[in-house]
Amino acid sequence: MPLASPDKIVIEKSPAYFHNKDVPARIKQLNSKMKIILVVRDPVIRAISDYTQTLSKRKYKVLHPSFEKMALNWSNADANSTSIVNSHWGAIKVGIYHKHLKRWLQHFPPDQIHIVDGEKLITSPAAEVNQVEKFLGLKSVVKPEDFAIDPHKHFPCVRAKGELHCLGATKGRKHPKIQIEVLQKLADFFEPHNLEFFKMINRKFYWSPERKVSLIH
Ligand SMILES: Nc1ncnc2c1ncn2[C@@H]1O[C@H](COP(=O)(O)OS(=O)(=O)O)[C@@H](OP(=O)(O)O)[C@H]1O
Repeated sequence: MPLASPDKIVIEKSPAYFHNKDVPARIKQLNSKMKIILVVRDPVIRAISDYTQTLSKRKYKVLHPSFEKMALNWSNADANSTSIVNSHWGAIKVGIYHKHLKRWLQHFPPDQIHIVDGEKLITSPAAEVNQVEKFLGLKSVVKPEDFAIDPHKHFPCVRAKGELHCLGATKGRKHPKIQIEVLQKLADFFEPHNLEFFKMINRKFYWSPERKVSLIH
């Protein structure tokens, strides 16, 4: 972590921290008062985003198995009633949020972990950022008018000094179109895990399959 003066807050982020088994203990060792911010989104969309990112880094994209093949068991990937979700695939495993959060809660008290609904961060960014300001003990300065929607990617961008700052080319990539039966299978797979997660955090996020399908297609 870089050094900072007492009136500054340093934020460090990586999606990999959440699911790496060694990280909570190491962060606690570094600073047991560390405030943790976890951004979660619908795990089905997260898996597709993860796959899209991996694919974008491959040289020979056509040789790469489809999302459907990866998400369902390899030999039986036709979304029929007997094919089951491949819960060993990293893109799926990371989305079982309660399993990872449980580990963090063994090292940090719940009030030291703030959860951001990643879906709401897209639709109502100011409201989500205002909660983060409160969690960090900062004066609330962010307003809805500080954001504008990117007309091409349909994600929020930050308005600062009259200019629009959007996230770079590697964020908001176009996702592949996924068979609706596979989306449904994944939604069914994640449902009990999401419920377990909501119970753990005593909050509920509205990640409905209908919205998911309309967002993806
Ligand atoms: N404002 C805004 N602009 C662009 N993208 C946005 C925004 N808010 C959330 N997102 C979603 O963030 C996804 C990338 O998340 P991360 O930055 O954590 O991923 S990573 O660090 O690259 O692994 C990225 O995933 P993809 O859509 O799959 O690219 C976006 O869906």
